[in-house]
Amino acid sequence: MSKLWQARFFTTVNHLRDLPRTTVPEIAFAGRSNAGKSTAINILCNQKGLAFASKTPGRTQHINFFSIGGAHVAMHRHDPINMDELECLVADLPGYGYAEVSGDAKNHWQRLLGDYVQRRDQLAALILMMDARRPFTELDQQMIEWFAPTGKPIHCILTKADKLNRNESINVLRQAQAKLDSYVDEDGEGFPFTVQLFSALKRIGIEEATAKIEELAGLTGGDDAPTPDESEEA
Ligand SMILES: Nc1nc2c(ncn2[C@@H]2O[C@H](COP(=O)(O)OP(=O)(O)OP(=O)(O)O)[C@@H](O)[C@H]2O)c(=O)[nH]1
Ligand SMILES: [Mg+2]
Repeated sequence: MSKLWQARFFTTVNHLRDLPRTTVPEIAFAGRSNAGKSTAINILCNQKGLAFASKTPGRTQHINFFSIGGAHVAMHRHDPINMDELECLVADLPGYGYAEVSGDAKNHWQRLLGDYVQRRDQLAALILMMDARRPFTELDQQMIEWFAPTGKPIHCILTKADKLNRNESINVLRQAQAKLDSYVDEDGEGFPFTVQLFSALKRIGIEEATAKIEELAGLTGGDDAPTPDESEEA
């Protein structure tokens, strides 16, 4: 059982000033609207209705935070989170690139997302979700360019891999890694950028993504069903 399975809804944020005043590492899921961010979060956290997933693009318009740690399995889901035991936050970022979003909303998105990924110290890594059939759109590249100067890792997840055959999958993965390797800093040094294939539908890449996220979030100790001692009030 992954620690990600403990995830619980934490808070929704629509302005940077409302970001949680926590110090634990954060892992943020970014990507185009409809890329499959919310679906992937639900699968990785093994909870159907945790992140809102929808057939209507552009549904996730705020930053939704989920907490890992501080909520024992034995507790009722509405019980408060023990903040001393909070280990990590997972952020579901609003999807970008949705054509029908008005100018004002687009600007709001740009500010919220750009500022968050560039300035949030607690942000440990970005999970960049891209449809495997059309990765690295302009806005995806914008996201990479915003985040690269922080020097922190980006793990790209190529979603909906069920839409590709075996050969296409191999090629897409190879091309994506080459694209990521083409990013270099002023000294010609590469960045800690990785990539994998994923399908919620066919359950491809779930273990790989789980291991990577746990590593990036510093969630060591892995398998952690609470012992009877831990789930009782001391
Ligand atoms: N075929 C296939 N469809 C998927 C997969 N993952 C998600 N989808 C579908 O893609 C659509 C969008 O999924 P969401 O998870 O809501 O996408 P999102 O990135 O959260 O979108 P926003 O909230 O708008 O940013 C839904 O209809 C999902 O059912 C997958 O692995 N394979
Ligand atoms: Mg969503």
